[in-house]
Amino acid sequence: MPATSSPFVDPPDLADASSVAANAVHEGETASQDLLSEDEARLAVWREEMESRIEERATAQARHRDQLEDALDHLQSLRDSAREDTSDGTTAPDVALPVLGAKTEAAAELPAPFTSEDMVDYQKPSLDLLRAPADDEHEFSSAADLAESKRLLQDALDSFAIDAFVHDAIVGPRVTQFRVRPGFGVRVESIAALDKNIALTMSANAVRIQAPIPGENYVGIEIPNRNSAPLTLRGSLENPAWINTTAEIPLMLGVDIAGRHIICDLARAPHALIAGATGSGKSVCISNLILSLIYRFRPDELELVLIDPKIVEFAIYRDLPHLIHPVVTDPKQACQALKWLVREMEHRYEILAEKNVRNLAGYNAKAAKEGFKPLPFMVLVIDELADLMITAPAEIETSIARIAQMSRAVGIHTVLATQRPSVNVITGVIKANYPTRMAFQVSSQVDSRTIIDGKGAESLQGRGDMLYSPPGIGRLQRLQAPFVDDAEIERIVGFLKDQVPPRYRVELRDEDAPGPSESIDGETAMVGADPMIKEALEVITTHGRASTSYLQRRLKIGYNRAASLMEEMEQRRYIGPQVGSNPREVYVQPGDLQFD
Ligand SMILES: Nc1ncnc2c1ncn2[C@@H]1O[C@H](COP(=O)(O)OP(=O)(O)OP(=O)(O)O)[C@@H](O)[C@H]1O
Repeated sequence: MPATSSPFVDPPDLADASSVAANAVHEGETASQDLLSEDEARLAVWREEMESRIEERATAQARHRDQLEDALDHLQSLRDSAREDTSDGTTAPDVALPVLGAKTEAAAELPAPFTSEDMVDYQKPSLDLLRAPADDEHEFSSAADLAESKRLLQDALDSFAIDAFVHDAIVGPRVTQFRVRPGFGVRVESIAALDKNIALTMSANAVRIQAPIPGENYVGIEIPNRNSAPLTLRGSLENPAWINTTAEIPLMLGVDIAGRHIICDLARAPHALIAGATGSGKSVCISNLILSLIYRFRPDELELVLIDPKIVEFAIYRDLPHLIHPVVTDPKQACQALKWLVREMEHRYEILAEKNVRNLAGYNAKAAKEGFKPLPFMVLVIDELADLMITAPAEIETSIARIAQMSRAVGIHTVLATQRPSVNVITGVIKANYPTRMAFQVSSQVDSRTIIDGKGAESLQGRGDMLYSPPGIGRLQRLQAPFVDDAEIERIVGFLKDQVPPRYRVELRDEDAPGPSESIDGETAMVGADPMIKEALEVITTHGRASTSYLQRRLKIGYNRAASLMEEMEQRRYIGPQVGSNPREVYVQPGDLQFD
């Protein structure tokens, strides 16, 4: 009888099947166990990384606490010695506390800061000392020019088969913004990509495209005006926006595309970074800022420290009564001046604490009520940070970062300018502490990104055309800075100098001078470093990623070595600090470092 296939499975086959099933279950379990152990291993690595980060943070905190305690001890000893002097019947300073940083014997020789009594006859400069604006200062473009530009722009869009309509135009001091409405289904990126072609059609040297204009359903195409005359500072200072401003420390920045005067409140800002290529208008902008301050504040209300390694930029201000030290031109002295400022800041914290107030405004309000001497606020301006960073990068960076992190409450503000916006000058630490940025024309998109974290500054027109990034808003404003010439500045400084000469009360200390110069480029930067740092840098610059586990994998090294390489690269400012769970920023790019 032929064997017929039975629908039932024989008992031995059943056994096989169950063993196959059991094997499958077993394999499944093994696979999931493998996955589990992989996960556990990964978790262990993360945990280890986390613990080391916590440890790093604790060490940093301990270091900062030590520094603070040292400063407080130092203060206490100064106060004790001042008290001893007084009880001996020797010199008792007029001011409540000696200026920190001045040696006790030398303090007697240093002049006391201005008081309101010294200022009884002081007159603030008159606006007549500035050049008067022309009647047509705010007529930026003729109707005929505007119609012609609009037609050319529409033709350009049509010739690239972009369905978009030039809706209207806002004429600003240097550029006109054409608002373009894209047709249905047109991608804004296709319009943004046309910047060079539009520049060619419009015979413009550069065109900036905002696609879209934030908060609007238009694309903004900014085209330079054919003719433009400089704006006067006097025109801006006579504007109601300036006269009625409620800003505590107002600075006149310029006029935006819509013709509004834009004022930055340094009390809120509280530190500003200015960058742009040579000749783009940084120094003129700084002059506008300094003049804004001296038009508002008397020397007993505002103290200035000016650092100018280029030597010629601030020479014109040398007799200004608001200066508390002659203009600093030597980079080594600049380092000493910055350290003095750090001590002054700590000193101010002390005197604020004595009066139980939290900031300068509170202190001065109490001073007015209780009749003690108010404190002036202080502004430090550095024109050409790059020259200082070449001399003593670590010391300059540390002082600047320290001041920027802590000085707002005590009324100390800083303005830094550079024509070299590279990562070695505007380091991650400096950038993180300077949220207010002003970008003038730069030569490349990379430079633009270093300053304002995006492109745009490479398309500016120069001569005071700038992008302003106010703190916390994250939206750039295109402004034209007013122009002020040397003759105007000389007239103002001369007028003030004839009333009161400056009182230099800053004493620089020899021990604050920087050590032997260090370089942050190339081979010298690697002295004493882990020999693998070059490979590590190559890996992070090529891939734009920096994490301990990534280095471990790419370089096939252990966790500890990878973690210490990361630490080293952070200290040398090649990568940013770890902030939460975000990836670290990589500040160097391929080609930034030259190795033999
Ligand atoms: N706001 C402005 N309006 C009109 N022209 C300006 C303005 N700002 C600057 N300029 C013109 O540009 C020239 C250079 O400006 P400025 O000296 O401020 O440049 P800079 O960026 O400081 O250059 P550097 O870094 O070389 O010192 C000025 O002499 C002036 O002719």
